[in-house]
Amino acid sequence: MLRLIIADAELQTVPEKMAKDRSIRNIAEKNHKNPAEMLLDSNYMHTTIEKFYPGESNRRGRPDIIYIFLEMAMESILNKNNMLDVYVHTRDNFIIHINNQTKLPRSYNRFQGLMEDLFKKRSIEYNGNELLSMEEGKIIPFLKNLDGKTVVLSPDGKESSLSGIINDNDLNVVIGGFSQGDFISDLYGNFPSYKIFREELTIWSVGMEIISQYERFTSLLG
Ligand SMILES: C[S@@+](CC[C@H](N)C(=O)[O-])C[C@H]1O[C@@H](n2cnc3c(N)ncnc32)[C@H](O)[C@@H]1O
Repeated sequence: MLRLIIADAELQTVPEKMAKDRSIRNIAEKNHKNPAEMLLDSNYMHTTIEKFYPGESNRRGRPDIIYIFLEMAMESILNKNNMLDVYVHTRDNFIIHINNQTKLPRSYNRFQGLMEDLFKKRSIEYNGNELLSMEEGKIIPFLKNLDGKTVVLSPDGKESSLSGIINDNDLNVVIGGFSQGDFISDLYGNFPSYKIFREELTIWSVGMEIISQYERFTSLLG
């Protein structure tokens, strides 16, 4: 089993202190939503994020990158063979598990709605199956509790070939769920970290390379 764990993901609802801001209330009214139940999204809340979190508007509020990563992972051949398990740990220490049978919405708007529902209910079921679940939890104890080898991917890690990292059937690979900055949690102090390419990559292209290498390591694909 390959477990892909997105850590410190910039996935959260609008923080209380921002929810009363006029611009956030306008977006909420237009979309018939409760301001504090909307996902924080820097694509259209950038100025307000900068006002409440100076210097963080390019990092906070990136559900879009999680969406692209999840679309790629859930549709992979590895997942269709029940050999992939995906978790998303958020900056506020929630851990989301995506059941491998989950068919995510194709549209970003519907994905947003699904995540908002998850943050509210902590569980999404369909036909008696739990598709998405969300629990409070910090990433380090969560990772230490998993079976298998755990590695962290980072553009500042030790240079390694993919085959040097993907060499175990029972493997946990951690990818940062942000587009700027570094891990907030102390991952480097607890697990080895590796760089897979000389340049910084997007989380979905890193995820795609890992999945693809694991499919070959396990001879699922030739
Ligand atoms: C866009 S990067 C975040 C950028 C950030 N400056 C950093 O240093 O991690 C998001 C995540 O993708 C993974 N990543 C990106 N480029 C990588 C590379 N060349 N080697 C290994 N992991 C990489 C890491 O897990 C990283 O946390």
